[in-house]
Amino acid sequence: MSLITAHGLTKSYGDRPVLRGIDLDVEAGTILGIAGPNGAGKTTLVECLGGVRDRDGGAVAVAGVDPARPTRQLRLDLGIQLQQIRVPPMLRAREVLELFASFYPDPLPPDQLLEEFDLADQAKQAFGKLSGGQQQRLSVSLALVGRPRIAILDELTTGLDPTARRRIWAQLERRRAEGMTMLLVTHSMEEAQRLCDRMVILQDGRIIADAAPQEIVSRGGAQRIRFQADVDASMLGRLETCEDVRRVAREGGGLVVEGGDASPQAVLAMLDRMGVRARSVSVERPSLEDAYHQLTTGPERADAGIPREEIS
Ligand SMILES: Nc1ncnc2c1ncn2[C@@H]1O[C@H](COP(=O)(O)OP(=O)(O)OP(=O)(O)O)[C@@H](O)[C@H]1O
Repeated sequence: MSLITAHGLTKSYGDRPVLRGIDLDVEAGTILGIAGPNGAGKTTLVECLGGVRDRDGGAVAVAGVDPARPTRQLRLDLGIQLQQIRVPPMLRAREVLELFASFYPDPLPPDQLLEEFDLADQAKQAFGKLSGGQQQRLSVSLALVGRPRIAILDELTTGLDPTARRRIWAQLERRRAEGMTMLLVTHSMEEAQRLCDRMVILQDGRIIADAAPQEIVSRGGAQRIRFQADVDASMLGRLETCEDVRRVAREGGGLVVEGGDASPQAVLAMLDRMGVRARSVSVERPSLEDAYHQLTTGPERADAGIPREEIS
């Protein structure tokens, strides 16, 4: 069942288009990662989906309701953590949680959240005196205090130390197991790989990839096969024709072949057919970060020709 849908969602600031027709369909229980370069429109997108920013055009439904005209039920269903949190600086951490908890009929106990987000020692600390990372953790817990069905989390682990990040990931994994749907704006490919069932990559206000992280790696990132071998120019040409091979080059006294999932086997089979003995063969698997980089900066950018269907 789709819990969040957007069709042709557009938004401009003045005469600057920032969302240029976003189509999105998010099934209940999904953790959807939203990545993309700075200024791509990620925050604007989740703000429009969360109903905290008006869109210009298109249709949006969250749990069947247009977030631009939210019902009380939608307010209860949605938990939102945005990059900037505005809280009176003198309120103590527990008081902030108690205040937010008072908005909901069945909130989580503030002390449970303080514990889960490693803030128990800061319960009596004024919000303004919490460190950046502590404020960040508190803002994530505020998004979850009402037991929302849907959480929108914008760069939830930016600025957190590695242990705090893992702690937050574990909390989100627990909530995913309970069926929570999440939109996660993130610059961390490690985070996306670990948490997200699906990712969209936004660039210049358009979705340029929409697939499971592993699928994005397979389609966007190149595997690199490195080896030493005595090959002439015509053999190089034959390697270039192998299945899934994108590039063959001489590098550092050896050869490097870049390509998709099928390329290592195809290249090794071709070397065998040509009677070439390859030495020191290694295959480097691409990471999600490689694939992201390739998709957003490489020649395969959508606006340079890759149709979206090919990568989604
Ligand atoms: N309130 C606003 N008024 C005018 N322009 C804005 C406003 N908010 C964002 N923008 C502009 O819209 C574009 C998209 O911003 P947005 O914050 O949605 O991007 P983002 O992908 O979340 O970026 P980042 O990764 O840096 O957080 C940027 O060029 C930004 O300067």
